[in-house]
Amino acid sequence: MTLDLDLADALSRAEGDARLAALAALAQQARDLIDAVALTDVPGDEITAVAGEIAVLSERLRATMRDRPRSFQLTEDQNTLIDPGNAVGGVANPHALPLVVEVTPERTVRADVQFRPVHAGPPGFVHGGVTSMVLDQLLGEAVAAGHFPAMTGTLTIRYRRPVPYGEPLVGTAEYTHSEGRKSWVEGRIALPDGTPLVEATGLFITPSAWVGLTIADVEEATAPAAGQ
Ligand SMILES: CCCCC/C=C\C/C=C\C/C=C\C/C=C\CCCC(=O)SCCNC(=O)CCNC(=O)[C@H](O)C(C)(C)COP(=O)(O)OP(=O)(O)OC[C@H]1O[C@@H](n2cnc3c(N)ncnc32)[C@H](O)[C@@H]1OP(=O)(O)O
Repeated sequence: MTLDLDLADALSRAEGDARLAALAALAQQARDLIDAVALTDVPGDEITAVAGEIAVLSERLRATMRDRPRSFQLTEDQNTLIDPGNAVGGVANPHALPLVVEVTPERTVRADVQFRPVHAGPPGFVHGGVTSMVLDQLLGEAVAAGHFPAMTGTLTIRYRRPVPYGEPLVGTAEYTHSEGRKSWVEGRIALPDGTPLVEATGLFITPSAWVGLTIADVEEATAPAAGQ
């Protein structure tokens, strides 16, 4: 099985666990900052002073930059494929919630989800684009867990009830079936008692170059050669 060149490149530049932990801590500080910016009510001169300090910190981080965002990489023990730069789930991406997605023994996926005021849409509730973004990710992971990795072709969302922020919710998704390179998946964001708030169905398409590619193939292709 040949690997997509971008993926092979990203894996070859994988970061060690300690550096990844530092990046995750930085990303969490950035999320805390975003939340504070969204809700702050400090006086105007304090806002201006803080903006100046943030500009200095951004400049320090820009001292050495990548030419593209982080992508898939294997953990140092080579056992787990993670996506630290993912916009929805990536621990090293401050844009991500983040989302810790577990694969169940039945090859479905599950994640605890808690939205924040920064995700606001209609007054007091979460933006529908944000919940659909989370469902796109969960459905994508469910396809990968139950079948082959695939890209979203069509995503259909049914908003059943407004979604609160600041409350523990549960996201789940499961692969249902495939026809050739097309795979169907379903998912939902629900209250802890199972009451669905947002439901999604997706038709995901495995690009020809990815057919048959699984996480095991990625691990095999990136494992050190014997004797190394
Ligand atoms: C680099 C390797 C990576 C491998 C990684 C390994 C492991 C990864 C592990 C885990 C991954 C975990 C999670 C994934 C993470 C997140 C999920 C994020 C999901 C996204 O956020 S992803 C971004 C949004 N997504 C796009 O950016 C897609 C842009 N688009 C395209 O890249 C192409 O458009 C594509 C590939 C979709 C199809 O291209 P194509 O050339 O393969 O398709 P083709 O024309 O051959 O059609 C074949 C049959 O599909 C039907 N068909 C085609 N398109 C359709 C559509 N849109 N809706 C319904 N049906 C459609 C045709 O009607 C025909 O049907 P029929 O056979 O019946 O005639």
